[in-house]
Amino acid sequence: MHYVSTRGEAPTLGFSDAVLAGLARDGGLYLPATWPTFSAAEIRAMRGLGYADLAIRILTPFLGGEIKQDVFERLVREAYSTFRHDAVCPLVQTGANSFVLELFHGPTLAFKDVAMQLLARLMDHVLAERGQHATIVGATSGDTGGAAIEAFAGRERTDIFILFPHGRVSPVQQRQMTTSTAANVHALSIEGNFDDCQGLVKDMFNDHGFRDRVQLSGVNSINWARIMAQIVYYFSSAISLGAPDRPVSFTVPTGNFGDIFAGYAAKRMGLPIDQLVIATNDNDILARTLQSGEYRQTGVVATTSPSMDIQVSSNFERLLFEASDRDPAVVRRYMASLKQSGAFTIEAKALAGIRGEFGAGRASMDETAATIRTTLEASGYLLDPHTATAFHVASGLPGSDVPMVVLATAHPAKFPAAVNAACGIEPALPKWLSGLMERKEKFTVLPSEIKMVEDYISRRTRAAG
Ligand SMILES: Cc1ncc(COP(=O)(O)O)c(C=O)c1O
Ligand SMILES: N[C@@H](CCOP(=O)(O)O)C(=O)O
Repeated sequence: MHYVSTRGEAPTLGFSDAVLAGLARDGGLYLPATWPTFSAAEIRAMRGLGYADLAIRILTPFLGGEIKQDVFERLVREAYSTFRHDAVCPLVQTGANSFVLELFHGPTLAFKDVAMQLLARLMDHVLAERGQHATIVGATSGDTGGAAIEAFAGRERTDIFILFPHGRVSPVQQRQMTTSTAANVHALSIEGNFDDCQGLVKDMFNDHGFRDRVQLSGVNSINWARIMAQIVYYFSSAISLGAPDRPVSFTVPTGNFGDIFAGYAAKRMGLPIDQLVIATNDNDILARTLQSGEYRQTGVVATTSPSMDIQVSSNFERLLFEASDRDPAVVRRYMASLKQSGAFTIEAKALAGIRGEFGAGRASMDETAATIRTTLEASGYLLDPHTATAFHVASGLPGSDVPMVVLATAHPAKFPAAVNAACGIEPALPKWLSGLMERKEKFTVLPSEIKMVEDYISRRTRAAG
């Protein structure tokens, strides 16, 4: 198995190098050169497997034999033993034909743990085998940062620097990033929004001198292994609802387009997915793009679902590559136009292809709050604001016999103020996190300036050559 860049001007890599690379050297994102596929009979044979066994079955083809099978199996089992639910990602029925896929039973209460727990172990293994050290950078609107810090804290071979937007994450999210006592963890509060943080991370990758000097790696969903690990829960939930003999639909709260792209990948691999529905908050660039065919950046607005306050949706580039028959020249044209004028128009054939695969809708803050309240009243289920955006969008779709699964991407206790304002209940953190808000914080505030951030990192990483 080899990995190719969406922009076609970076070296083709094997699995381990793609995992360490993060962003490709041409600014593109890595994708498998071909999609591994499973036949209906092979998917049927997955019924009854536990989550870790299913993950091993689905992910092994992506490794291209680069990681010994017994080692990979151990890493997967270790990763999912950190989850506090036996099913790892349980499915909960909330209506006649509607389900919520709970992805928040990991250490930091968000879906990011599903991939990050595995990614940290994979990176550690590859670095140890090579005798290397890496500097990890990540941009976060709140959840990726906490999950990454939890997964990488104390690891000998990595230093991790997480950039989060100053004053724009929830207090729980902030504490999850700023209270680690591990020496290899650095939380940077950037004077800007998430898109600024993500822009800084991409600029660092595109500064090849810096990149090579500090041996830069990334843990955002630009890293293929993040998407790869998220494919598994589409299979686990669809299989438990009757796949491959029955199609299943998914509505996904979306920001950086990583989670829903994993659903698209699952479909390419043979999973019978009927609808894949993008749900956004007021930062609705993706819903607008599907409607108009024009991807146009506007300013980010702060909402009650802050982790989705994103207008530069990284993984959409992976979809553009797919929808353009994997022609990197087309992707390069789109990205050049985006850089120059903040917009590009998707070619008619590609747009038709995207519209054929995806639906899209948005939820305002009022609609999100109302959804939290009415869902609680109707079914006793407490949604977090991100999941509520998807619930709202799913409930507005025409009725169908196909089961609809809404991805529950965060635990409501990560956003107690928004949940309380919506329904009068302030969800408590689980017992094992109960001291979090009293712990001492440690973080550095920096302006959104590449040179200052690079300088800060250069002076602290142990990877500098
Ligand atoms: C709680 C939560 N829900 C949804 C999303 C959107 O996921 P993605 O960026 O993969 O589209 C994020 C982060 O982006 C998140 O943290
Ligand atoms: N919502 C995310 C934003 C970063 O997304 P990623 O999936 O690309 O890491 C967050 O919580 O940080």
